[in-house]
Amino acid sequence: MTTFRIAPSILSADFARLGEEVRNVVASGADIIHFDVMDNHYVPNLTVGPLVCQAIRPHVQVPIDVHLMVKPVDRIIPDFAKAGANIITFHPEASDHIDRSLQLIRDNGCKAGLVFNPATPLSYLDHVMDKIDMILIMSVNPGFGGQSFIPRALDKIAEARRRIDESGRDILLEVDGGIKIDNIAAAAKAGADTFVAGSAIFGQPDYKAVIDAMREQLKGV
Ligand SMILES: O=C(CO)[C@H](O)[C@H](O)COP(=O)(O)O
Repeated sequence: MTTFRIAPSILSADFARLGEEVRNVVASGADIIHFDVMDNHYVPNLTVGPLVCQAIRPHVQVPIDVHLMVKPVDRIIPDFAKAGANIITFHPEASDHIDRSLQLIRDNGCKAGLVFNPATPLSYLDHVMDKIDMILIMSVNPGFGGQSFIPRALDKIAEARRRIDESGRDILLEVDGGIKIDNIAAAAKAGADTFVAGSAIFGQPDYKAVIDAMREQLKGV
C-alpha cells in the first residue's frame, strides 16, 4: 500500500510568525515541510535561504524538503545541509553538472532529487536514476504560490511513476503547484505519493481540516 505524504509549502505561510506556522501545520498532520527557495534569477521571485531553514529546524520534527529554484545550485547546497535540510531538490537545467550536484547533496548527508517544470523533459533522469531519491513534478510554472494546476502534469506524473517502478528503487514522487482537496486524488491516481500544498492549506484558518480532507480523498485511491 502506498504511503501518502502531505508537504505544506511555507511559501503561503505568514512569514512574520513562521515558527508558529510550521509548528501548527505539523501538529495538524503535515508529514514534510516544503521549503521553497527562490533567487530572483532562475525564477522571478525572492524568498528565503539557509538562515531561515536553520531558524525553523528546531520547531519541526518532520523532514524539511528544500526545493531550490536557484541558479547556480552547487554553492548553496552545503549551507542548506548544515541548516538542517533532509531532502534537497533542484532543477536540472539550472545545474551545469547534474550528476555532480546530486552527488554533492548526498555527500552532504541529504536525500537528492530533480524538479521538472511543465516543459522540462523527464529524459534528464536517464543517466542519474541511481542518485535520485525524489522526483518533483511541477504542476505550475515555478515562482509563485496560488497558481492553477496544469492538468498535463498528470501524464508526466504517470511517466515518472513508470520510470520509478522500472528502476525498482525507493524514490518519492512529489507534485507541486495548485494542489487542492478536489484534485489531490487525481494526482495520486496518476502515481504521485507526496503532495505539496501552499495556498490550499495556509490560505484556510483550520490547517487540520484541510489536511484531513486531503487524506480523506486519498483513501479512495
Ligand atoms: O514551488 C512553488 C512555486 O514555485 C510552490 O511550492 C507551489 O506553487 C505551492 O503553492 P500552491 O499550493 O499555492 O500552488
